[in-house]
Amino acid sequence: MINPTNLSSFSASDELATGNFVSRRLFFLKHIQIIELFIALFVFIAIHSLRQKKHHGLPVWPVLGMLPSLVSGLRDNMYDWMTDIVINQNGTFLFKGPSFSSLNCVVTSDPRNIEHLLKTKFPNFPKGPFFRDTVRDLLGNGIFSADDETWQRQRKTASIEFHSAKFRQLTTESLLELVHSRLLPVLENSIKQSLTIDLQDILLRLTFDNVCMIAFGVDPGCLRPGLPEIPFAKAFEDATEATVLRFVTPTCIWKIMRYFNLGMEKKLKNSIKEVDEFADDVIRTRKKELSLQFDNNMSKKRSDLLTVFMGLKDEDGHPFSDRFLRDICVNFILAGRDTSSVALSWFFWLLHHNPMVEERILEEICGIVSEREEVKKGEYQSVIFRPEEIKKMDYLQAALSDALRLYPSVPVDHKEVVEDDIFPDGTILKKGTKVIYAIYAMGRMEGIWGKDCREFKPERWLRDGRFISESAYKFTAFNGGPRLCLGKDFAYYQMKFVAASVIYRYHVKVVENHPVEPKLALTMYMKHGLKVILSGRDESEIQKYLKTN
Ligand code: HEM
Repeated sequence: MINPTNLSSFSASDELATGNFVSRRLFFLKHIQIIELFIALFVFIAIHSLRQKKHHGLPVWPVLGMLPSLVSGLRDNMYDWMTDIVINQNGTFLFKGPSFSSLNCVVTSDPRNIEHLLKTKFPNFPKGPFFRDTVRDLLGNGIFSADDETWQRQRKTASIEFHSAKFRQLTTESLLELVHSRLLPVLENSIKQSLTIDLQDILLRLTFDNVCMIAFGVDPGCLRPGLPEIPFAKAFEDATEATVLRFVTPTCIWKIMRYFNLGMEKKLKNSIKEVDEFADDVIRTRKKELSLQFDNNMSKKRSDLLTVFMGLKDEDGHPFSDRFLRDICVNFILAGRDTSSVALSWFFWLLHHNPMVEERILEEICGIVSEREEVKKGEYQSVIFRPEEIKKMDYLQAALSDALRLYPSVPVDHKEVVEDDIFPDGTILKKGTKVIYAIYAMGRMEGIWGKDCREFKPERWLRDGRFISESAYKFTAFNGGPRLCLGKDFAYYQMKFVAASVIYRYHVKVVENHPVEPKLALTMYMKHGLKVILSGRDESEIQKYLKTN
């Protein structure tokens, strides 16, 4: 028998359960609708964003802009990623960063636009306040970051100095000393001990020592036997790395970090302090030395940049401040410390894959030295190349230029628009726009270099066996216009001298399966260095080419 109380209680709970079930269903349905709505919205946004790819080169997402594509591009070779986009967009595209960032910019690899910004409308495209603000702590008012009169004054003085006979003598003598008393012994030692070496690291040490001799007139000794860690060199490297990080960090964040002395900003502050202490010490010592020279009327004068700028006055007739002298030297070290060494690293890597080019370089070198008396007598090893011999090495210069075309030491560079402008290709530029010129991409564009643009082919630089240079707006590795690299001639001399001295004596073989890819930095380093094994060149190889001449 059914108890009515039970019945009523049964139906009450049943009702409650049914009610719960219905409200749960409603609740669920509501959520399903919301989820469906979100999915539909997402699909709509995704389709809309992806459709923008056709027009803008990359999908444009709400709020994030093109950031997701940039992040995925950063995972692989960022420069190849950028190359594909500019090629698809006929040379120029507008990168839309997230709405909360300062990443919006125009990216171009069109030589007409490059000429417009580097030469025709040069005053309208300075480095700009964003760049200066980001690098100020390390570079101060030095040539690399300055614009207008501050830049012009340094450029003029340094340019006169770079073209003076005394300076040329300093650069050639210091390089000769470094190559013959440091580089070649280090390489020879690696053969004796059957060592694998990181050629990029060794070349970086060489050019750091060299540029410090040119800028400060002091030798830090990075390439001394045992390859010691030099605190100043380490501090300089840390300071540049931390400064580069600022470019990919929102400005307000790194400024807060700097204020509270946190993370990378703490590292930057400490390393700049060490760089400054080194610079202060050199400046103080040099001042003493110069005053002693003046007292003793000594005739032997130094010709490094620091000494030259110490002898000059500013526009008010006062000697330059110690801070300004420090800025000048630090900027030159930055400009010349790693550009030639990374170029040489890519060059040796390309040679490893193109033995025919190496043969032709060797043939050229042997042809040039075969006129020497000691070579005629069979003394090959003692050859020290003379400046006039280096000058004659056209094929080597062509090979280095083609390496720089494919792997420019400065893969991308940047400017800021002062007044509204229009590029020759029709791109509209608003005041304050950042412009990135993609130098790496330019070397890989069929429209600029022809169908074989991705091949390493020194012959493209030769006419009747002589090296012919290209327009700076087509081959932009050394920049162009009024801000053309000041060290270009010296860099070629340096690279040719080092390459010839090594190739004449050694085979350079890259270690099997050594991964080679560019690192994301201001300069195009090899991310994992360049691990190589050297072996001495057989005399018969030299003989072969000497006999034919
Ligand atoms: C393969 C070697 C080199 C390459 C590819 C190279 C490339 C460049 C590039 C692209 C710039 C323009 C940078 C910019 O304005 O953002 C530049 C500027 C400069 N380079 Fe070089 N460089 C090399 C070697 C050197 C060396 C060895 C020195 C000095 C010892 C040097 C001194 C300078 C200076 C002083 C500037 C600034 C010029 C100015 O703003 O007026 N460079 N270089």
